[in-house]
Amino acid sequence: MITFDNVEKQYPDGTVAVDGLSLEVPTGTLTVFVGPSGCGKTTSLRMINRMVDPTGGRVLVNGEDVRTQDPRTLRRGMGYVIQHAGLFPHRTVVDNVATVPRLMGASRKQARATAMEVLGRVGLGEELARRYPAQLSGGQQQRVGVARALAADPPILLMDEPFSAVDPVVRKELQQELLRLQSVLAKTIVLVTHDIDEAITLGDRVAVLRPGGVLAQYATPEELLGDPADDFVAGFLGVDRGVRLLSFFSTTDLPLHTDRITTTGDVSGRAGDDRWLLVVDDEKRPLGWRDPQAPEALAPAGRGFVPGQDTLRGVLDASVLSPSGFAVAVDEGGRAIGVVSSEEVTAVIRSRHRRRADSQPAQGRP
Ligand SMILES: Nc1ncnc2c1ncn2[C@@H]1O[C@H](COP(=O)(O)OP(=O)(O)OP(=O)(O)O)[C@@H](O)[C@H]1O
Repeated sequence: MITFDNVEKQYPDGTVAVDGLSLEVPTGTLTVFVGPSGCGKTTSLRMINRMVDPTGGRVLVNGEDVRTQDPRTLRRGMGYVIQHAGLFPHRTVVDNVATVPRLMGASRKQARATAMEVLGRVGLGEELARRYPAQLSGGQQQRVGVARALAADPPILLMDEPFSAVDPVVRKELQQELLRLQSVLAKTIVLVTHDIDEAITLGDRVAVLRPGGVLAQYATPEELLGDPADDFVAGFLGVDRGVRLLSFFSTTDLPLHTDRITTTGDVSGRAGDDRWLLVVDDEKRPLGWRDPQAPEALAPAGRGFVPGQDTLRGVLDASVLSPSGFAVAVDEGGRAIGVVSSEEVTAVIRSRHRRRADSQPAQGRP
C-alpha cells in the first residue's frame, strides 16, 4: 500500500506543486493521477520513489516513510515508465531490458533470458529484441519501456504519461495490454495522465487533482462519473459522462423477448404481424429485421451484444442504431437469444440510477 499523508511540495522558487494530499493506493490496484497541466501529478508520483522529497507530510510504502529509505534500494522495488520510454539508444532492445536484472546482480545470460521473457509478455518477439530503439515504432518503444520496468518484477510500478507519445489507436492497444498484464501480475500501479478517458479506462481508482496541487476527488471511475464532487470534476469529465457511466452497468438482467424472432421459413406466415421482426437462419444467426412497412427486403440486424459480457453502453448504442429500435442479444456463438428495445434499456438505466443513489450516497470526496 502507498499512502500520501497530508503531503506538500513547495519548490524553492515558491511554487506550491502539491498541497495537503492525502490518499491511499491499495496493494495490487491501479490508481491514476489525472488533472490539467501543472496540477502536481508528476511531482506527486516522484515523491513515491524519492526523485522529489516532500516539504511537508509523509509518503509511506507499506507503512514505512520513504524518506527513511535509501533512494536506490527504494527504487529497486519500483519500476518506472516514462513518456518516450527513455531507452538507451546505443543498446539493443534486449540489452535495454537486461540492464535491470544485471543491476540486480543476475549473470549476463540470466539477465538476457529474463529480458526475453518479459519482452514476450508485452508482445515483442525475438526479431524485435535484436533491434535498436530507433528501429522500433513509438508504440513498440513504449512496450520496451514497460518490459524494462517489469524486468525486476517490482511490486510497484510508477508510470508517468506512459502512452502520451503514441497515436490514439496504438494508445488504446497499449492500454488494453496494460490491463491484461495487470490482471495477471496485480502490481501496485500509480499512473499519471492528463487524459480523463485513459484514467477512466485504466484506474481502479482515480485521483483528480486541480490547479494548485489540491485533490478534487479520489474515487472509482464509476463513482466519479456518477457523482462528481463539484463543477471542476464534472467539467473535467466532459459532457457525455452519463453515457460513459453506462460502461459500468452490466447486462445480465435485461428483459429479453423472443416473440419477435422468426426464421426465414416462418416469416411469410407472419405477414399479418405489424411489428418489426428479427429474421434468423436455421442456426439462429440474425439475418436482418423485417420492416412491417417494407417486408420485401431485410434491414440490417446490426451488432449483437452478449449479455453479461457487453455493457449497457453498448446495448443502448446498438438499440439506438438499430432500424427497429431493438438491440439483439446473442450467445457467444452469435445465435440470437432475444431482443430488447431502447425504451426498455432506458427504463433499466433509470432503475439502476435509483439503486446507485440508494446504495452509495456521495462517496470518495476528500
Ligand atoms: N523543479 C521545479 N521547480 C519549480 N517549480 C516546479 C518544478 N517542477 C515542477 N514545478 C511546478 O510545479 C507545478 C506542478 O508541476 P508537475 O510537473 O508536478 O505538474 P503536472 O500536473 O505533472 O503537469 P503536466 O501535466 O504539465 O506534466 C507546476 O506549476 C510546475 O511548473
